[in-house]
Amino acid sequence: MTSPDQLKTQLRRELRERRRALDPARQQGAARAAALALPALPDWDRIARIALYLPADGEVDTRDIAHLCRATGRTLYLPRVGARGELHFALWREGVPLHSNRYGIPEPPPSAPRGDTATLDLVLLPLVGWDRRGNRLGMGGGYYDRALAGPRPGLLVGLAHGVQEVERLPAQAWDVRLDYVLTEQGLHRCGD
Ligand SMILES: Nc1nc2c(c(=O)[nH]1)N(C=O)[C@@H](CNc1ccc(C(=O)N[C@@H](CCC(=O)O)C(=O)O)cc1)CN2
Ligand SMILES: Nc1ncnc2c1ncn2[C@@H]1O[C@H](COP(=O)(O)OP(=O)(O)OP(=O)(O)O)[C@@H](O)[C@H]1O
Repeated sequence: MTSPDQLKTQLRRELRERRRALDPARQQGAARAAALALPALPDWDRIARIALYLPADGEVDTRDIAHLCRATGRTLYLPRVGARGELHFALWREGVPLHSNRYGIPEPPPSAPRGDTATLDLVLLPLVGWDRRGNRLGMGGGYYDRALAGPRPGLLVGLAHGVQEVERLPAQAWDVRLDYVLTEQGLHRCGD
């Protein structure tokens, strides 16, 4: 028997390899397509507070999205790993120097105020894997699952490459479901 944890570990390895193997042209295409498709979200015009991430390990690059959001007056947040190993969203002020976290990923400095997760209009999550029902596979730390276990932000949208789709991911009790997945093929609305 393979447990959901074992299955996830195996899938994670495979899908992270696939993600890292994408050439720069595919990566750039995915980033551009994501930025173009984002405004197709319902209520985009009312979305003001957005958490995104800075890419690592072949994740979809969010620079175009960050640029678009800033140019249209949105307030941006980035995930920050706290002292107790919890993830929260910290204000990302333009031009403020970022610090490297324990994984080498840049995050806002300790002085940057925390955003209340429930008041975020949109959280863009980096995905290792995804399925059409909105189940997601992350890096395995459970960071996003724990951060989003309480009152939910307005919309949860995963960013991924098409090659990271799997038929069906094992869902566990704590897994947080996505509303949409955004890939180079456009916006996928999740549902059963
Ligand atoms: N871009 C980005 N930022 C993010 C996340 C993410 O998935 N992507 N996170 C979402 O959770 C948090 C960090 N979580 C992470 C969890 C594991 C690893 C990782 O690379 N682990 C390595 C080995 C561990 C180590 O270096 O100590 C590995 O599994 O190979 C990275 C980030 C916060 N920021
Ligand atoms: N809401 C929660 N409360 C307590 N522990 C949790 C919660 N969510 C996840 N965890 C723990 O985190 C571990 C990793 O979870 P999982 O394999 O679903 O990670 P992931 O979704 O890939 O990671 P991430 O959420 O960082 O992207 C689980 O083994 C679980 O014990």
